[in-house]
Amino acid sequence: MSSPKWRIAVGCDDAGVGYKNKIKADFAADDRVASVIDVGADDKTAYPHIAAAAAKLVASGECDRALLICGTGLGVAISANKIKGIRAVTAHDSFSVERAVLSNNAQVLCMGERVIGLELARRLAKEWLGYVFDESSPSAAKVAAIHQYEEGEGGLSGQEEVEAVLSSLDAFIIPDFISLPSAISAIAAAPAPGNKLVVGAQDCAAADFGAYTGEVSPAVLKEIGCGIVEVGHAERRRLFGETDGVVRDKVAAVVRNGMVPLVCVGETGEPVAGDGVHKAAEEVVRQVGAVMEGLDDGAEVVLAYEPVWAIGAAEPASAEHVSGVVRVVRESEVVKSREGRTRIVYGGAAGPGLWGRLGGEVDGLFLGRFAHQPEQFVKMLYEVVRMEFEG
Ligand SMILES: O=C[C@H](O)COP(=O)(O)O
Repeated sequence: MSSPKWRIAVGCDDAGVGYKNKIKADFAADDRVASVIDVGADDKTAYPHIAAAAAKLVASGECDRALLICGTGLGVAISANKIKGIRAVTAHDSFSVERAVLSNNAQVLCMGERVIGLELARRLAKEWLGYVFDESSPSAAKVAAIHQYEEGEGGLSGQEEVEAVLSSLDAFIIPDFISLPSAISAIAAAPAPGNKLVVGAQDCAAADFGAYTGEVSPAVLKEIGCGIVEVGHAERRRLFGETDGVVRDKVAAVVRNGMVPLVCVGETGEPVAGDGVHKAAEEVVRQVGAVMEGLDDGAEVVLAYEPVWAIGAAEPASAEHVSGVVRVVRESEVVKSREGRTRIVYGGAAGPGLWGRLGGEVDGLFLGRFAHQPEQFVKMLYEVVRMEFEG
């Protein structure tokens, strides 16, 4: 890897002018330095303004790093750290300078002219240029955690606002049947907004009562507190031979029992180059039409669009594909003519980062593997929340 050429901002208050000028000259003569911007032109300016000006150059990307000098190196560090995205440290020894970069990815080094000798300060500044943070090191996750705290987990201005937006989201979990009662109790006992999480089932019988050994009645699911029931997942269709007709009857059973059906639909073939969106949309609209026959026009439904080839895959379908198919489904007569609320969510390797790429065409995500990892699940909730705030 070739060594970076640093663009460096330097600054000081009136207590640090001598060291700053010496080190600035050292930088100018060092071929690891591409440019030096001196923000401390007026040595009467109080240190917070100097530090903030240099830190802003780093935060904006105009500079890669900043070196700040005041009497102790403390005030400038405190001030620079007030700028979002900045990690500024005060360091007066070799080891701390090294770790500031390699462990903490600090972009701003601060020193005190009243604390160390000039030659040591110059040597440390020189060493500092030689360290490059390794994004693949174990330290990267810890630096990312610092960033997350700074962002308030989602770039939002306060916990109350986060909770307000989370409260406005509809989120559901659909565990296996055995776990349902304990999941329902745990969520009911959780503090708000966690207690708003809807719990649902992964399947149900088409009949409420009767001799259907092994089946789970939708009436029982309702009784224990389920709010949503998934029907027609690709695996139910493929492994258990469920046809559109079976799915239609189960949808009707879910609605009859006062719950929301989460109806899985998606093209079954391999991804098609060229005309993929058109072909997929045609198949999905047909599936939707078939199951809608069992659905009261005013009933709420959530359609989970999952291209079968994307389920369990390494990557989700492209944003273009998802948006294209969802748009056609939304505009189809069978959906457009409904009175009941119809939302379309996307599933199939849906994970962090996808929400932002989908460009607002879908109403939500239907998570598989990523929902098994609590921290990933929370991360995705915050992605949605952040977009609510930032539009
Ligand atoms: O039920 C979940 C979906 O089929 C998607 O699973 P996945 O996100 O692991 O691909």
